[in-house]
Amino acid sequence: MGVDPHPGLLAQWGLEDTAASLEYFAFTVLDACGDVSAALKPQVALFERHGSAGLAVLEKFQAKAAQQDVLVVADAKRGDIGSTMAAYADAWLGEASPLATDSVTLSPYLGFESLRPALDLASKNQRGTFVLALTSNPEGRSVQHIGGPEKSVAGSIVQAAQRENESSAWQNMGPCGLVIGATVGQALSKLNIDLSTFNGPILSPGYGAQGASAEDLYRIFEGIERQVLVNSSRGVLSAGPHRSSLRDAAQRAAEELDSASR
Ligand SMILES: O=C(O)c1cc(=O)[nH]c(=O)n1[C@@H]1O[C@H](COP(=O)(O)O)[C@@H](O)[C@H]1O
Repeated sequence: MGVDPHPGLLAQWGLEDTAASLEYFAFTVLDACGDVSAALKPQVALFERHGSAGLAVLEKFQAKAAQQDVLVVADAKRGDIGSTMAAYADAWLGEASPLATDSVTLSPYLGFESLRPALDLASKNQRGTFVLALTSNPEGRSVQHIGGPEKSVAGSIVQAAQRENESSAWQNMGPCGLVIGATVGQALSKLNIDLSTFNGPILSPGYGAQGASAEDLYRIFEGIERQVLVNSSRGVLSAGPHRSSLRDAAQRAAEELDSASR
């Protein structure tokens, strides 16, 4: 479940657009839905827009989630040249940083290998990464589909993530996950991307507010459903601010996903 404190959602919850409201929002989601969600995914930009006060809320939120054994995916979409990437890796995946958490989203569009410091640190510190492959936004195609079925950009990211996990010493799934949106339709087959041997987790946003359905998810990820972490943010968060309504909305989404599988 996403923790996306958009200004519009804060207003809908009867809150002002302040850092104090972020704290109320994020902690309400954690209390109401932490134990009925596989993981919570705070959207970092929505905390950053409140500057240091917003980031302080994010740190507190992540610390409390860790105390409650709730897994966190920090949606920071980081990606930079290697030397700078090492600093982003320390921030989100290091041992000393107050922002470090279970996993972080990364953008490979400065080259997959530019992510090396984060990939290595995640593996060393038993944390995870989710690398953008096929994103849920329609504009993503203009970059990610380049190369077509023979040699697509997205396909090369999937292959690189696969190699990364094959070379990892982790048992079962490796530390390098992928982001593949629930709205991508037939893109995997059109681009000849085969996920059947992919040995990492897949984060799939786009379900709910962006229009993808539970059935769409089962069509896209047939055979590898158990690796997919579906995200819904606005679709559930708009049920707030009451804890019971939020929890009901999260559980309804989980049931919808579950029943579509049968
Ligand atoms: O990495 C992400 O989380 C992400 C990747 C992507 O391809 N599409 C996408 O929507 N997201 C994020 O997933 C969330 C989707 O939010 P809703 O559309 O409100 O469910 C937002 O926080 C997005 O930033």
